[in-house]
Amino acid sequence: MTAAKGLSTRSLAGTTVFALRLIWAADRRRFTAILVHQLFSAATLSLMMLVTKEVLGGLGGDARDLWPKLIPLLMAVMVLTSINGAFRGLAQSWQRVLAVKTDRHILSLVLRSTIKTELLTFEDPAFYDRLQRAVFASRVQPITLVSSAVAIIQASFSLIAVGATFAAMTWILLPLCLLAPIPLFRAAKQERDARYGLNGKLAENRRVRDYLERLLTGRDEAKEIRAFGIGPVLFDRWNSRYDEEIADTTVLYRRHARRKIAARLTGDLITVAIIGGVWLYAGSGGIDVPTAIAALLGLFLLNTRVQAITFLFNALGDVLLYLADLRLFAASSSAEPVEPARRAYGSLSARDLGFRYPGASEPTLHGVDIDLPAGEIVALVGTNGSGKTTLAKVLAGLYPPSTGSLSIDGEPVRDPGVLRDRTAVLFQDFVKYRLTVTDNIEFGRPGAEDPARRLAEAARSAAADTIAERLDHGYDTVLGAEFSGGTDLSLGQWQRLALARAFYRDSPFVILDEPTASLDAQAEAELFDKLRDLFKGRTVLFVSHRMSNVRGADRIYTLDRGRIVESGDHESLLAADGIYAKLFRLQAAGYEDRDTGVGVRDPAIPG
Ligand SMILES: Nc1ncnc2c1ncn2[C@@H]1O[C@H](COP(=O)(O)OP(=O)(O)OP(=O)(O)O)[C@@H](O)[C@H]1O
Repeated sequence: MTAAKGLSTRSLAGTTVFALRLIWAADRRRFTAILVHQLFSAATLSLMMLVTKEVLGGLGGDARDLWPKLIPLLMAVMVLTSINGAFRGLAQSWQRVLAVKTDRHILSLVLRSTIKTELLTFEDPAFYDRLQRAVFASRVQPITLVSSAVAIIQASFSLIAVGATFAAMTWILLPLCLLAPIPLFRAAKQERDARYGLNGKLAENRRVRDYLERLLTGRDEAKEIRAFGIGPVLFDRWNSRYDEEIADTTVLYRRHARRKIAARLTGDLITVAIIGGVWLYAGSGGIDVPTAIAALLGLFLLNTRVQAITFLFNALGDVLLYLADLRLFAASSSAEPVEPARRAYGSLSARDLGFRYPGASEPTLHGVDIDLPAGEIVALVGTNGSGKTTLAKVLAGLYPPSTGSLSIDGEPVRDPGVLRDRTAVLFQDFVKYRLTVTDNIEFGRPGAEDPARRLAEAARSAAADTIAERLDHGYDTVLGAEFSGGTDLSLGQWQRLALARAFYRDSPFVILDEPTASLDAQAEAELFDKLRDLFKGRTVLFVSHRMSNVRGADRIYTLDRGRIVESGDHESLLAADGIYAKLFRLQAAGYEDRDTGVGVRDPAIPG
């Protein structure tokens, strides 16, 4: 989905309602109080026009005739002005709090929608544009949204009040008054649409810039950027991306400045015509002079209100365009996650499975047939880029297959949520949560029962308990040197925590994608020696480039360019003398002592 060029009147109305509902949902009490305050302001304005008319009408006459009419009006103006003044300060503070609450409300809408978004959607650049616009809407727009919505309501109320009073004095001129702002409104809408179009066009540019900013300021990246001296190169790229944005923005605003000047002059010409109309109308005796003067005062009041509304609508219009994205974004990812029925895990099979990344010209997986019988340890091997991680993600229910089918005990899997619930995945590029040790492990299954027991068992199984014990605050230690009291771990220690997370999940199906890449030789050997015991009764699929770890698996699948080309156990695959045998021999040769010609046994290879 691409960004709309602008908003149609219908969706503008829909989005305005959406915006008002957002504010209403954020804090209805304060919103109502602000509206009531605005009504008071509008009524005051209308009364002041009437006072002007009475005063002018009474000029030159007997002041004693004027008093009885004027006094109640003045009293009413005084009372309303006083109430208004008293509440103005209060209304401003309501508005501030309302803005913060609306901010939270909108951002939570974005975050909740993002949580529900499927993983595959993250591979789609259009999704990022949409997400970025929605986040932008939530980050910078709520304050503008609340203040301009309130100001528009205020300006509209006073416009109606002044307009009604004006019409009561000389209704003939009212339609003309309403014509005056049209050129300004049109110019404002054109500018808004163009600005929105530009933002859509620049979304990718900004994403690249954001990424470069993250690289230049990130803690994890800091070491490599300094070691290679890439900082200036990245900075130049960031700078030229900014130059592009500045050039496009300059062109847009130059064009619209000209349009706005023309619109302003046209509107002013109409106002001059109205003044002429009032003069002629009064000259012909259509209205008396005091009414004409009060009407002209009303005209100026109307004009300033209309200009304020045009300006505010312009500001709100931007917000509305972003909110339209937010609406789309929230709607596009609003499917509630299915709570799958929990039952024991049987055998998982894939038949004729294919998968293509969004936007990729070729599928990454083709015609994959694979069986993962309950309780077996299955290994997946293959060269870099052959599709192992992709297949693991499909089997974990993270990517939907593009073709073919998945089944558990012969029953087709229709809801990937079922797979996700029954699978624990340890990714090759697992996440290092800069939170506590406990969080890092308990995130394996948030809300699980008996967390203390599960935590202790999972940490022990992954040999992460010794890591926690050595930290100052044990399991409560924050793992982020950038946070006060925080510390960091070695990559291998992080990997053990990630493994503990997989144990904590306690799922019948476990996927380990290069689970020992960062472990030392001893830790790796221990894990693979104990793999069967540790995951007893579970089905394990593991991906490894270390052939010595693979040989003990119950069955081994070899992937080559997205296809399964071999399967069997270690002995049968060696005998077949295919890709597996070649990879195995290559690695075994690496362990030979070339000087003596004596083979050094890999410590992880049993027997
Ligand atoms: N998000 C993506 N969009 C498009 N293509 C992708 C994406 N991620 C991976 N690929 C492509 O899919 C192919 C398989 O990648 P995958 O990560 O599954 O390989 P792998 O066998 O796990 O590799 P390795 O051994 O290096 O981890 C690669 O050619 C890669 O370029």
